[in-house]
Amino acid sequence: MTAPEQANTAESAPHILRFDGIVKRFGGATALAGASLAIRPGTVHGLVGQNGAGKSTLIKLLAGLHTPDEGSIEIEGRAHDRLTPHLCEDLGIHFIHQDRLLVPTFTVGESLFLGREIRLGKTPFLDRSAMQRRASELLANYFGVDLPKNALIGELSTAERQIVQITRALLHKPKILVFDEPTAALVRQEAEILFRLIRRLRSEGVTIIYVSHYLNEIEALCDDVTVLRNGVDVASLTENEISAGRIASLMVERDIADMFPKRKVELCGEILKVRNLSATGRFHDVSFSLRRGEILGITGLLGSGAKDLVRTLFGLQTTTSGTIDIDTRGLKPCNPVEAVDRQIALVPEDRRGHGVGLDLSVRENITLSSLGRYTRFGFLDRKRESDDTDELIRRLQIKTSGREALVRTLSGGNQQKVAIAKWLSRRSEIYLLDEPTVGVDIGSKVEIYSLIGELAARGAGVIVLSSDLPELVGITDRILVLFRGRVTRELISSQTTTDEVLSASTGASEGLRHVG
Ligand SMILES: Nc1ncnc2c1ncn2[C@@H]1O[C@H](COP(=O)(O)OP(=O)(O)OP(=O)(O)O)[C@@H](O)[C@H]1O
Repeated sequence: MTAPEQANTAESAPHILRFDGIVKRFGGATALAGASLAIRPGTVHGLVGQNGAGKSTLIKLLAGLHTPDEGSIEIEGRAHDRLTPHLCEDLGIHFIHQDRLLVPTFTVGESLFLGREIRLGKTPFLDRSAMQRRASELLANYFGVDLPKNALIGELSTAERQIVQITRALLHKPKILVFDEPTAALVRQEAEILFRLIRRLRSEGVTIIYVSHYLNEIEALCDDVTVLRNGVDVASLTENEISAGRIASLMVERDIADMFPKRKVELCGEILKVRNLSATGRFHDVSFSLRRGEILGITGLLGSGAKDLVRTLFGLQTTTSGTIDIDTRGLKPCNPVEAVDRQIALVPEDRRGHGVGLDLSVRENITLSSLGRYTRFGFLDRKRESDDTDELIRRLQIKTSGREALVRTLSGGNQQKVAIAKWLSRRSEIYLLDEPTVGVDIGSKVEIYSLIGELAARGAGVIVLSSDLPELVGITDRILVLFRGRVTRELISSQTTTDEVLSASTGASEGLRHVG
């Protein structure tokens, strides 16, 4: 195709949404530096980039939560320079976002209709039964479920809350649906249900914008992909140009040769021994041990008890029977303070809620809980504290204007990295890492894996709870699979596959095993 022809095709391509030369600054920081992208109607358009590349800022501009400093946003051929959240909904643009959580004390019914109630004719009265009917139809039709309308949002699982968000959007016949990291907290099976739904919505003509760090999802789902780097679009790929490897190297400007660094570690004595541990209604008769130098994976679907088990090891939940020995002493932590005293560190999954102080600097967050290490004879060794902080900023590629920047000003993924750095800088004996790389870009994932390897090499025992199965198989030595509260499989990571782990965690291999 000659150049003029190419230009013509691009000109005439109908775009439902077009960002052109968008610039957005926050104080001295430039989040977007002239980003452009054009989205074709009825497609799934992937938006990818490293942490801090500008994805959320672009989405927030579309949602009317920020205004661009320069550039234009065109929706269905019309330029909009004053988007507001309400106008956005009127234009048929809806957002499915984990962080923009629904109010936990609202019922399912209230959450579905809040601000968009169906009224009885032209009266101010609400037509509750019409609203309920419509919601039930949508829930049955798209999800095959019936969520009790009086259930409180706070009682629902992440997947169910997402269903409520999507149903709320479907009630208003959306034209554009934006999914921002939708699978981060979903287990594999739930993610599959979401993918089927997205494909179906596309076939019904809905345009989807899909933001994710899971590049294999992007490859499997998207018709077009825009790669952002440092606030500009550096590539747009379509159809057969889209591959996870290609996107990764465009994002980070280098090839990622080996996702999972190889380790050669001598396993030493047992550091943790759990015997016949039970917690009524959560898990039952769990026994396992962890050795120094070992990385043990634990996985299971929501409700399998895997997360409860890890929380129990940190003293956050109580047990009904069984023992936990740490370094051959029978020391069951009864609360997190005791756990920390016993040199156990937990990196929680909800790091933005519990892992970082938003109004503290990057340095304070990283070193506050381990100041003991930097203090000698009552004096704080600032130089060593700063050097260690800078080293972690460099290794984890934390995008910040410097170690003194407030964590609040960092992008979501970079806040996650600070939370991880905080626990990694603390010298503990046992690490419990809950979904350590959720929301983190691919380059930094590799760095986190090698840091985890270093912790084990130093003689710590590491437990990784992860629903990212390639990660689990790639970085651990052994994997325990929980199913309905029991350890149903123990797999040697180097001799297993993600398929085997998946089938064990869904219970698919259970019947076979018992028969055999
Ligand atoms: N309110 C703000 N104040 C100061 N800086 C901000 C603000 N919001 C975003 N930034 C900066 O803009 C840049 C882009 O952030 P953005 O949240 O858009 O990244 P992202 O691509 O969504 O990253 P992630 O994958 O981590 O969510 C970051 O460097 C961030 O620090």
